[in-house]
This record gives sequence, structure tokens and C-alpha cells, in this order.
Amino acid sequence: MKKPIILINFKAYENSFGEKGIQMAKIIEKVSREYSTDIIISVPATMIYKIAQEVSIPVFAQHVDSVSLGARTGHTTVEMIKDAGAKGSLLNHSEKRIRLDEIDDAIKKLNKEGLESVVCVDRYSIVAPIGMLGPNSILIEPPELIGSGISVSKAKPEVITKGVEEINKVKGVDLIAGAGISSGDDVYTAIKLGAAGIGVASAVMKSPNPEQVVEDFVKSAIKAMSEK
Ligand SMILES: O=C[C@H](O)COP(=O)(O)O
Repeated sequence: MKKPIILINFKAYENSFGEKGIQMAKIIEKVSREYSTDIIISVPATMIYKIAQEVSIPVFAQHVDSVSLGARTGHTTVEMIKDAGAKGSLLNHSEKRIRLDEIDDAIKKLNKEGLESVVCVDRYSIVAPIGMLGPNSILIEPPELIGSGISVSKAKPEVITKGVEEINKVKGVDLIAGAGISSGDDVYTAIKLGAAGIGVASAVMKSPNPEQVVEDFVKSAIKAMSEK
């Protein structure tokens, strides 16, 4: 994944879908172009196709089922998200936990289909074991800070530094940090602490001026990365 990794998770906010979701994706794409930086957006399953048609930035699913094709009522498979235009998927987000065997199966299926995987974890002690399953990235997020406006960078910097120590035990997997990221300074600090990038949702999705917020985050991420 191209660094800094910036992942904006649309979640299920009222502006995550429909025309508002498309407009949000276009705003993010504009900033991505201006700063020649990849920005990944993870969008609701129903919006993958529409948004992937409208923007050229990487569109991810927020979750994918690890089941194979067949008699699987209600499942969204890796083949389906690929067909819709997804370039990868989040897995095991705190708001959509899955079992370890499902994480393993989903990573393998995504990999086989040429898609990327970002596995979420809630603590640094499982960074290395999950990293050994071979995802592209691990997104570490203390659940209690998610959506709080209090950033992991400031409230729990040790989660990032210890997570980085753990990820360094595994080759070829990046660690990104999230939860409560609200300012450029939060982004800068996360990357200076060793993260390869950040994951964010509410600060962008709930902002009256998402373009300004994303621009601030991207500028801070580029600055921190250039100083590494
Ligand atoms: O996937 C994103 C995270 O759960 C972070 O959410 P947040 O930025 O609203 O704290």
C-alpha cells in the first residue's frame, strides 16, 4: 500500500450512501488528486458499485464474508465486492467483529482475487499473530476512543508504539492507527509514533467542511512521512 496510508471509513452515517455518499467520495478524490496521495474509502456494500463508477480512488468494502459462492443467503462474498469495483476490504472492525478463522479465510480469498485487506484489531498484543495471517495492513483502534473525538495519538500513544514493535516482528504488513483522530496534529503524531498512516471516520463524515478536514489530514500525513 502506498504510504502514507489514509483510510476514510464511511461507516453508516446519513451521508455515507446515496447522492451524499457519492459527493463525499468526489470531495475525497479531489484532495487525493491535489496532493497526489492515495486515499482509501471504505463504503457501505450497497455503494461500492456506484462509488467505484464515479471515482478513481481505491474503494474498499467495510466487511466481506469469507464464504465461498453457492447456497449462501444474505452473504456478500469476495467475488461480489470485486465485481462491484472494490479494491479491498476492511475486516473485523470493532463494529463488525468476525472470528479468527473467518479473518484468515477472508484474507486468503481477498489475496487470491487480487484484492487488499485491512484487518482491524483492538489491542497491540494481537498485532503480530494477526499480521502472520498476511493482510496488507492492520488498523489498530482502541474501541473506547472510536467516535469520541479523543485521538489514539494523544490518549493512548503506547497503543501505536507497542503496535509498531509488534508489526515489526512480521514482514510486509503495515500498521495504521485510528480512533478519535480529529486534527492534523493527531495524524502527524500517529505517523511520528511509527504508524504507516491513519484510519478515520467521524471527523470527516460529521464535518460541515469535509474537504478542509481531509486536506488538513493529508498535509499532516505527508509532512510526518517526509520527516521519517
Ligand atoms: O474505521 C474507523 C474508525 O472506527 C475510527 O472512527 P472515528 O474516526 O470516528 O473514531
